[in-house]
Amino acid sequence: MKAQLKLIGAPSALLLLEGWSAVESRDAIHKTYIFKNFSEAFGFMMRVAMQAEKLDHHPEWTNVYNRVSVTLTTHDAKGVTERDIALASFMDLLA
Ligand SMILES: C[C@H](O)[C@H](O)[C@H]1CNC2=NC(N)=NC(=O)C2=N1
Repeated sequence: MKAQLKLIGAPSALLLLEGWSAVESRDAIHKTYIFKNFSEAFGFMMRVAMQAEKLDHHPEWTNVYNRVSVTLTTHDAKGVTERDIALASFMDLLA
């Protein structure tokens, strides 16, 4: 297993992040971002999508108008890893 794929788990990850919460049904973290309007929300998603491709790490997310709801977990590790923290930090910087 690659070092970067070491399981960290939601409780430890949440100590490093602001505004995220644990998903109840599995080892994953969740956050809802609210923007001024759809353009701001979708612009955020486009920039995150480019970074997700770069990291080869992809969010589970939905968008309704100005709201972007994100769940992060590492499917290959069946839980929260450093990759999720990296992507969450990137999103928090942009938002
Ligand atoms: C084959 C490909 O690299 C893998 O499926 C990547 C793609 N994006 C991914 N995204 C997430 N969130 N978890 C993964 O385990 C994952 N694996």
